[in-house]
Amino acid sequence: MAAFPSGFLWGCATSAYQIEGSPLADGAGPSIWHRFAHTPGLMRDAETGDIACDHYRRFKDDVALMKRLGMQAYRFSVSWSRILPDGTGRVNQAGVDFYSRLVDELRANGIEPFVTLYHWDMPAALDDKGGWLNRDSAEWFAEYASVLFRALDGRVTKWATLNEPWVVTDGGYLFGALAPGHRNLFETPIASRNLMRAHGAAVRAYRETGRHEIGLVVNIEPKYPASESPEDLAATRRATAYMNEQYLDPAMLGRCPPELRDVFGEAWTDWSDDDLAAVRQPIDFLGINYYTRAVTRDDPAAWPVRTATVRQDGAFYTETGWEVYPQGLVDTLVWIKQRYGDIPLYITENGVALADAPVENGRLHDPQRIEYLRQHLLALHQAIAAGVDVRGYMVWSLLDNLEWSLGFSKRFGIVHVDRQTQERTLKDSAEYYSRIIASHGRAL
Ligand SMILES: OC[C@@H]1[C@@H](O)[C@H](O)[C@@H](O)c2[nH]c(CCc3ccccc3)c[n+]21
Repeated sequence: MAAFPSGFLWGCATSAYQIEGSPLADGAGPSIWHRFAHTPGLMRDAETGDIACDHYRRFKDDVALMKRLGMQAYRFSVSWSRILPDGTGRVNQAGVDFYSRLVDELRANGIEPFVTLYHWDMPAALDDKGGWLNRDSAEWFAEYASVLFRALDGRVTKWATLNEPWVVTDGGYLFGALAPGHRNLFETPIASRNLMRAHGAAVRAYRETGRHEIGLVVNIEPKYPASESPEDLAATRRATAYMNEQYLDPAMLGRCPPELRDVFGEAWTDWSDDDLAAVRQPIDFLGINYYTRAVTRDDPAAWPVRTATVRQDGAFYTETGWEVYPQGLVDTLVWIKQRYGDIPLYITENGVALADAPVENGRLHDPQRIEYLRQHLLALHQAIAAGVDVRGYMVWSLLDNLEWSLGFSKRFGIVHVDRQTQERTLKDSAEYYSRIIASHGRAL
């Protein structure tokens, strides 16, 4: 296997609410996920992030674990309500200090911090003011981002504004499976627009003082028509516009996909030229989260996109019900370059939830996760060989963690976490990934 480009960044990814625990420690305010998780009936097994992986207290041990694995970068998110308990205004210095210590610990161990400003956990105090439905959310977010830029920029050199605006709106405002749990077609495009306005406002704020790189992280799920029928081709266009183009087109091209008017119907309002200009801020990279593809057919009853994903005979499906399809990563990266140009890319998430074997004698054998990683890294190498400018790869995830409303039932970690003892145990996939990093991809 030829090596990956020199300077290629090998790392792992997590997010604050999924691993930290201690949600209200040291002056932190509640987030919408703290509120959602403590609302009866919304979380599988009534799980919450109150403890999660106890990373808030164990972060030095977890950094030592990353060092042992040879991680070169660590993508994590900052909990907004630790920094600004009320969402705006008063800064909670103890919250800033936690992330400052984490950044210093990473850098002392030769691991580059890669900070996501927003991984879904808006301060509850701002949700009380309308959250992403309030146009002021762009200014709230820029204020929060600026506090972090002042505190950490220079020690942090790679910033991402948002993690997956599609999931925030589809999960949080349309279908209600995620915080803040709304089910409202009319709210969904409003939240989408304000999320992207917030992205633009934070990028503009960064350009005033920032000296390094800032980008956007999106989930991309390539859509393949189930047949060549006009209905399935149109459905595939709608699905592509709704999930894959809805956020990248404004951010990168300064326009919205026309199919969204069809998807949202009377709930759609065109973006103003001012909003389009405010969102289209030059960025230094795109983060791509890739997990699976969707073979797509027309389904008139499947409100509001009117599409369905067709199960593929003979394919392998993960514990989250996603088809394993590494070719989709190649196709996605080539598509990104073709549609948006040669912007540097990072794979900011890729991984798999499996019905893992139990820990035995300090080991956990997960050959299927090794095979998933191997196949997707081969696909990644193929895309790079095809000329796509991919600069790094972050496996999702370092630790088994809180899979949002699915609780701890889905284990994505390359490191097992014992829910009772918090003991970390390397899975075979962690050893495998460590060898990949050490060999610069040659051991694939
Ligand atoms: O589900 C695994 C991870 C989450 O734990 C992360 O917090 C989140 O960033 C994240 N995003 C995705 C991709 C979302 C997605 C996949 C397939 C289809 C639709 C959406 C998978 N994951």
